[in-house]
Amino acid sequence: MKTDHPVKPAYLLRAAGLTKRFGSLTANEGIDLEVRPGQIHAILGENGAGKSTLMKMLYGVYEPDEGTVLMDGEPAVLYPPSRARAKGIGMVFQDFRLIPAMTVLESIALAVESGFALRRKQLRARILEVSRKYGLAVDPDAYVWQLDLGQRQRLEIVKVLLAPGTRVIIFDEPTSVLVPQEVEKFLDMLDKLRKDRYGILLITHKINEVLACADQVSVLRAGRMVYQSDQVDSGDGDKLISAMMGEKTLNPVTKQGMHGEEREPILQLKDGTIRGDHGEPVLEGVHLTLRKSEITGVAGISGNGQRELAEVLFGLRKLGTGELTIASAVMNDASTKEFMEAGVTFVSEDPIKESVIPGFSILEHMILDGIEAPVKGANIDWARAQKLLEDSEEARALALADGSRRADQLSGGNVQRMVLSRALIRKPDILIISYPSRGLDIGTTRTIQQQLIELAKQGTAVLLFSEDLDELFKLSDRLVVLSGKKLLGPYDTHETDVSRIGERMLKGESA
Ligand SMILES: Nc1ncnc2c1ncn2[C@@H]1O[C@H](COP(=O)(O)OP(=O)(O)OP(=O)(O)O)[C@@H](O)[C@H]1O
Repeated sequence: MKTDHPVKPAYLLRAAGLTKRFGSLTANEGIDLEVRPGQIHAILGENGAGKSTLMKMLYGVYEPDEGTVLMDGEPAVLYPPSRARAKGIGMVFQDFRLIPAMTVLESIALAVESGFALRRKQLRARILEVSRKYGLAVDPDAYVWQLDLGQRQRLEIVKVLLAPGTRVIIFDEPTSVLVPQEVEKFLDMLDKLRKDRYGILLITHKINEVLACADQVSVLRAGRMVYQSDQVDSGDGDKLISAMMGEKTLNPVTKQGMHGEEREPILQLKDGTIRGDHGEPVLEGVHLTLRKSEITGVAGISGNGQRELAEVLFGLRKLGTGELTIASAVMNDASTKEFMEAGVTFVSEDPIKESVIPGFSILEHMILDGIEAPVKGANIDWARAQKLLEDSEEARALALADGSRRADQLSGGNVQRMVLSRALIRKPDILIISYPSRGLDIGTTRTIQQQLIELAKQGTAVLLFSEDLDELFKLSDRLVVLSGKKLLGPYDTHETDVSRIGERMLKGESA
């Protein structure tokens, strides 16, 4: 799939000595980087290493404090983004910046019509052409609110491709929101872009993706460039992991077999119907039992009722019909507050959008979420709260950033660490957790997986939603599958295997 260039192609963009500071923190220091036509340049690094900051300088979101960028042999000023775009740089962000009430066509028109007025009819034709050429299925007349994350991402990519003069495309962790089948299609699309001579910058935490598609790789650690290579070989995985992690080592995830024992049920959903945002049934006849000290994994292609099921189990969505009990108490009409009082904690699939309050520190987020706050007189004792957080095993294991840091200034992976630490510190009776390792680097992924196992050992019933079958098999005692409006299972993890679960995901009960 990769291209061999006997002669190195000329660069599209060459950055030299880029430095960016936020107050006393140096997020990028003296970074050199080249983007070449027809090449995929992967950028690796742990959470907070500075990957997004570097990309945002190249897309003109941040002005570098030092350093230069050359394009077409001349120094190029890329700040603000309108200048970067005018120079042919496009970026597909992690959090899509789309307006829900607009259609796909309107969203694209807004982005590309300024400067050269395309008629709607022409634009529609061009959308369909680009979408066909690169396998980016989008319906121009669908509303943004109707699109799942994969569709929103495709819309963003079409937008970038239709902007006049695009030649460099930056992807910030594009595959973290995609299901496995979509990842394959995404990598095929990257290959087509490469063949059409686009220069690609790809941030990812997935080493196998880098090995599968990258022509060049750069590794950042703590704001500095620690490894660069013009060649990526299939055996380079370990080398890249140690460049990312430095002195640290990658811990294995271990789980002692707990199968065979009947644990005490704590949450039961009987014959439940769960409806979608517009009243349509999403899941029917659902029977689900969560037991103390057990991890129940939920497998399924995204969009099969995962979000709706999780919301019902936390009182964010009303159960249609059926009965939901926690420790024998009927919870059908309970509020979220009552679910929390009953011992349930929920980690949603979109922590940045749903959990971060602009301007608030990590510590304030912890206290607001009900982590017990030490008081001094009538006030919260912030110094002691800070100390408690620093001493918390969970926060330390996940290397949570300093409690005084503003949550809206954290890197994506560090927001995820905050949300996960908060959930673990509570030591809930029941933990409903969606996609815990999304956006986390390899080391932190292993840590959170081990922490979930430890939490279950201490008695918590965990319901784990994940797209990663390996993760589900590694952690779960039982698995259920969401497919064709049904919840199938449970299946004892030791009595089934990846291919049988995969079949059920695709074919439902008939598998
Ligand atoms: N606007 C900002 N203000 C203050 N600090 C910031 C800002 N943006 C980023 N930082 C800090 O700069 C460092 C690098 O963050 P960056 O988002 O570039 O990391 P990253 O490598 O992309 O991480 P992740 O894999 O978690 O997305 C982090 O310590 C982050 O908290």
